[in-house]
Amino acid sequence: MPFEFKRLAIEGLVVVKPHAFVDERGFFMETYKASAFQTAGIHEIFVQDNHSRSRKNVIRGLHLQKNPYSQGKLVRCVAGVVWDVAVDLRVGSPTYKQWYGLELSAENRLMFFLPPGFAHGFAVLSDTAESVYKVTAEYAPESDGGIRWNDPDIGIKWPISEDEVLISEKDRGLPWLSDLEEPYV
Ligand SMILES: Cc1cn([C@H]2C[C@H](O)[C@@H](COP(=O)(O)OP(=O)(O)O[C@H]3O[C@@H](C)C(=O)[C@@H](O)[C@H]3O)O2)c(=O)[nH]c1=O
Repeated sequence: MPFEFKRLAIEGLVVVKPHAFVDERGFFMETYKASAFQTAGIHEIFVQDNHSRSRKNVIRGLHLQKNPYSQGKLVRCVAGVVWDVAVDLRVGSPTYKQWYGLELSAENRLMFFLPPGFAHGFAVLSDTAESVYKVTAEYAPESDGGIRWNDPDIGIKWPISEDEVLISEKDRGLPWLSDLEEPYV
């Protein structure tokens, strides 16, 4: 099997470990294969690929697009180390507001799948890091949204202290969950 799929307690979240063929040249691995993901119950179709580089202590997030442009994401880190997090914002979900975070790195080669309805973010733990991810809906700026990274209502335990965090102006101004007039998804 080219991939191991580990389903998490928050329904829909999956940690994917690709099989790397290592030899004296380096390694080769498949990072996505429709048939294997279908067999594992991940039926989403990916329509856009993204790549970002960030400095140490950057936090990007928490982001999600509103329905009907809500995005599932398959995230990995191809350089450095990030701590990646998904927050369940699916109204009516038994795990609503719960979050799960894990380290993704060029070393561990893990991938994190989050279905539509989750807010996503990550913190950069290495000097620089590059994240690459596939998404199931194209970028729709008018549907772009998010929640403040340190929303106490969610209570994410970020591995970076608050005074060191580098964050965009846009992300600093994202709303608190309790201020939303209507849910994103
Ligand atoms: C996300 C995105 C941004 N852009 C543009 C808009 C803007 O000018 C510039 C930077 O955008 P942002 O500041 O929103 O980039 P960034 O903060 O990296 O946004 C990303 O964060 C992570 C956590 C996610 O989960 C992604 O879905 C995405 O929201 O890139 C696109 O053209 N296409 C895209 O798909």
